[in-house]
This record gives sequence, structure tokens and C-alpha cells, in this order.
Amino acid sequence: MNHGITEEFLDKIYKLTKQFFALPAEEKQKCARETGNIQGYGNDMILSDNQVLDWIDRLFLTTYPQDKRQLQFWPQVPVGFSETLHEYTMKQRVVIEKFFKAMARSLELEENCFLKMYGENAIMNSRFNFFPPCPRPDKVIGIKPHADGSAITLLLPDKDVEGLQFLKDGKWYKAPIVPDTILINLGDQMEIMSNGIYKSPVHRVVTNREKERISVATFCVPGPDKEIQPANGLVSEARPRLYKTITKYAELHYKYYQQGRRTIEAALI
Ligand SMILES: O=C(O)CCC(=O)C(=O)O
Ligand SMILES: [Fe+2]
Repeated sequence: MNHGITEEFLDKIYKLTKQFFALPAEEKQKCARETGNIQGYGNDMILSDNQVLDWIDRLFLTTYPQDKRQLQFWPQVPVGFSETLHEYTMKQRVVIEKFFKAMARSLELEENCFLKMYGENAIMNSRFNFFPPCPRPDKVIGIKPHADGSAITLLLPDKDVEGLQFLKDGKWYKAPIVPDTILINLGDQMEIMSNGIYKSPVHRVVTNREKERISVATFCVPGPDKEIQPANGLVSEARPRLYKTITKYAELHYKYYQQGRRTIEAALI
């Protein structure tokens, strides 16, 4: 809320996402991911033999910095998809900057403290998720329990179909549908920068027998050259430093995710 992006614009993203996934398979395959590349269209990635796959189709695109875009994976149809994604990326950048400043102020830190660590050329990856109806929702999960490996994630959950759940004190709680909202989820790298004051919550997506569901998650990730560590102002004798200095956290995160493990454990001192 108060993100300055109109409901009309968000509706356009929802509509284009639905239109993309409704295309015939051969049309979507034009954006298909190639082996060893995370960008493009495909199912859950297979990284090991005994992995339980998520019930999901996805289109994963790096949207920022612009020279990291691999435009061969950006859909030509539905018409307007790529232009709208570019526009959304630029609007999100404004939200991200404001959000990091507000987070720093909330901890009585200099307002650019997180932004400086996060970097000017931080990466944005947008993941368009499609969860088809699933005949065995009791057995199959849409996205298995995980915490995001980003600093923050800007999420557009489906406007009509629930599915996202958060873990708190050992229990799963449904995230309510709140129209016209971008849900900002804190990722592990924000937990590290805040020395554990802000937590990166574990969440999952459950499947559903009758209805398909979509969501659009934009992961905001510090560039690979950036060192991420607890902000100086948040470390004291009373509150010792909890995490190591980390770089390239995102790479570690993919491995841990597929093993159903929490990456943040690797960062603990
Ligand atoms: O589909 C959703 O609502 C959440 C997606 C999610 O957690 C993710 O893509 O990391
Ligand atoms: Fe997530």
C-alpha cells in the first residue's frame, strides 16, 4: 500500500501474466530456459536425483541492471508484456529505495545505511509463477517451505486464489488477500543487514484442486561484488554480531533451497 503504483497498472501485470501462461505450450517454449541458465520459462529446476518437485510453472527474468537482461527469454506475446515489465521494474525501483530508507530510519540508522550496502547496481529478478490445479493438494506443494534469499522481495500474490502461507511458532498461517497491495517480504540478506532484528520468514505455497493461481515475485538481490553484513550501528556488546560477512548469497541459496535447508544457517557466526 502507498506504493504509488496504480491498481490499474498492477491489473495489467496480472492480466499479462495470466495471458502468458494461457498460451499454447509451443508458444511458451519460445522462452524456454536452457540447461544451466536460470532465466527463461520452465518447471521447477532439477538439481539432484532425489528432489521432490514443486507444482509450478515459472518464467524467470532478470530485469535490472538492464545489461543483465536476456531479452531472448522475454515474451513477444502477449503484446506489451516486455514493455510493461520494463515499466514495472522502473516503478519498483522507486519503491525499493523508499523502503530501504524507511527500514533504516525505523532502526534509528542513517537512512542510506542499507542502500549503501545493497548497492546502486543491485539485481532484480522477476519470477512469474503459475500453479495449475493439482489433483492431490494433500500430497503436492506449489512452493516448498523456504525463506527468500533476497534482501527484499516485492510480491504480487494472486488476487482471487489463496495459497501463500507463513510459518510462525511452528504453525502455518494463511496470508490474506489484500487488493491493490504489493506484499514486501524480507529476505535473508535483510535479516543479516539488520543483525537479526528483522527476520526473513519461512513461507510456502499450497496447491488447490480446482483453481489455478498466479503470482509475480521480484527478488531484489545485492550485486555479486557486494559484501553484506550486520550494520555497524546494530552491533553492540548487548547485541553481538550474529552473522558473517557474506557475498554471492544468491548462489548458495539455490542449492540450499532444493535441499529444503535454510541458507541463513550458513551465515551464522
Ligand atoms: O506465490 C506466492 O504467493 C509466493 C511466491 C514465493 O514465495 C516465491 O516466489 O518465493
Ligand atoms: Fe518466497
